[in-house]
Amino acid sequence: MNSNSEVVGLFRIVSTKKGLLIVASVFSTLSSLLQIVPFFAVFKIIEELLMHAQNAAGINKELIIHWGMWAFLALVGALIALYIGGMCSHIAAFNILYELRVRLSEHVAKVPMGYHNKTASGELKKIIEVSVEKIEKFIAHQLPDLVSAVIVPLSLLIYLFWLDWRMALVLLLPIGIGFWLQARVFGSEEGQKAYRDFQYAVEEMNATGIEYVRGMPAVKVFGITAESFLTFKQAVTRYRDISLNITNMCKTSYSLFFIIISSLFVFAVPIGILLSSGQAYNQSFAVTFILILIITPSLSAPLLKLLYLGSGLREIVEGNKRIAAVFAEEVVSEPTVPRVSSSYDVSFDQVSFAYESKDSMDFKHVLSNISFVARAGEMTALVGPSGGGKSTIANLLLRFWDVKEGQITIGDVPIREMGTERLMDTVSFVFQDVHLFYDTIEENIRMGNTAASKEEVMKAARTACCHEFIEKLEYGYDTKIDEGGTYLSGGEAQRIAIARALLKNAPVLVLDEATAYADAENERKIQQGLAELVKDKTVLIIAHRLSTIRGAEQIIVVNQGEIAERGTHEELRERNGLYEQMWRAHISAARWKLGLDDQLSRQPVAAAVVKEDMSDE
Ligand SMILES: Nc1ncnc2c1ncn2[C@@H]1O[C@H](COP(=O)(O)OP(=O)(O)OP(=O)(O)O)[C@@H](O)[C@H]1O
Repeated sequence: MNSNSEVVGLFRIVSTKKGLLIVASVFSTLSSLLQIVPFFAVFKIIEELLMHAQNAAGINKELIIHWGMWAFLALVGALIALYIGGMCSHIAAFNILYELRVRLSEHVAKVPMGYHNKTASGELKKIIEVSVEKIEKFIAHQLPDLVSAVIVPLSLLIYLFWLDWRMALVLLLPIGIGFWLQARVFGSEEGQKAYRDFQYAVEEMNATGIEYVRGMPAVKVFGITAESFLTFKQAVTRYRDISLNITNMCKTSYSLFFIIISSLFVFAVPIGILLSSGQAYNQSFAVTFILILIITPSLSAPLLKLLYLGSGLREIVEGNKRIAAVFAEEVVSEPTVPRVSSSYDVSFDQVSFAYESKDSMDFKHVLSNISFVARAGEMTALVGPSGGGKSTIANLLLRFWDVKEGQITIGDVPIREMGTERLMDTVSFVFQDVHLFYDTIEENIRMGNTAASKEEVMKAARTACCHEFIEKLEYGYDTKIDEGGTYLSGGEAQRIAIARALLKNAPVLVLDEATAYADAENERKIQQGLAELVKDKTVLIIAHRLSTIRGAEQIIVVNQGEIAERGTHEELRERNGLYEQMWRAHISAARWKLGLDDQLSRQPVAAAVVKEDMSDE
């Protein structure tokens, strides 16, 4: 995408509030023009004083009061016009900002997870917050200013040509030189690249800054060797170097531009003297000369503003490029007529899958020929070594990524043909990394079913074994959860997420390490609750703790992206394969954790749990 199409894209966004923006620009220009009127009034007063320099008694006092009144009225008018223009541009800007943010957020929620894989969350946050905010600044402040900064000097120049074309030509020359100096830097390939680098450096600093704050525990433990600290430090250094490089590149042209444009009257003085010398005293030229000297500062001000507006425009063109890139990301395809499934067996048929790498140049093969059926009313467990592909299987069921080989169906309907909304209604998911929203505990649970009553919320909480601890909190169900649930333990947050999923009561339930943080007693209770609830549901459960899934109707062992074994707990143990190895490792880890050999008699409760685990060892 070239910078022209970005400017076009920007103006397309802006054009949705065309009417308001035209009114804003007209009033902003009117305000700037009215601000020149007092200079003209002063000139008229000086002219009157000069005409009667030898005879003060002849001065027309009424004329002086008349122009004084005009100056005053023009200033009041300028203020009113500025107010109206500002109001219109702000109303337009905040409406555009709102629409843009909503459209961006909706779009981001529809793109496949692969996009989020490639894009750091800090980068996306910067686009949604900073780049969009810059558009507000541009529309509310810079666009009306830009229009007036072009129209006012143009009008003044036309007026100057009308007053005295020779003087006007002389003033045009330094203006031309000043802009040529600027264009030489910012129009050059090198200048544009420097500016692009600067934008990327800001973005990188933002993204790594967020990672740095998130990775604070690692930074504290590993100090300056922590990865997030080093990358953030490098990003800050890069930002400094690029900023210094840009400052270096612009310093001469910027200083010259500033000096030339702010001292336009310096160019007017010698030519004025030259034109008046050698002639008999020409009062009319002298008066014009004074008027030109009075007007030139009004010419300089908007021209200087143009420089500042130019850099603002460059910034938002870059920001707009990023917004356009987000909109250009393809969303998950939706069927024209979503199909409805009447049964809820989940089946994977010859599914293979590879993650795209960050630069989209490479693929990481994760799953090969995965086929299984998870039947409704049964619990199907996915187990296997870490990194084997269990979570990927679960994520594919939610269409976080679309599979390119093989097919996933619910009932007899391929998930692609269900439509995202229906799919999300059909599947409940408890993720490995629980995310709670900045809201009350009650509302966090209710997200599973917004129509649920408080009693239903509490029932789900009881089943997920979180009712008790919620009741103990000072504000109970009204407790606000801080960002990311930081005031809850991992286990507590996870149980709230389970309650949310239970409340949703969808026919397919996926639990990815959902009870990983729960202690033995709570896990047992959650299991009991789930057993009751999942009777008629298709349950897909991923667990490291094998005791959790021992009762599953089907256990699928996933290893290195393939199904290594499948069967019930008993069948798999009999096979004496990978599952049996994992089971033995699980038991000995439990022994080791509890010091079973020498502490059995002193740990009656814990020992009972492990004993049960090992009952068929
Ligand atoms: N978003 C991703 N982008 C790229 N690669 C990924 C992504 N998620 C997982 N992987 C890779 O895919 C492979 C399978 O990961 P997955 O999380 O599915 O395994 P798992 O069996 O669930 O592991 P664990 O039990 O440790 O959670 C791993 O090698 C992992 O590095």
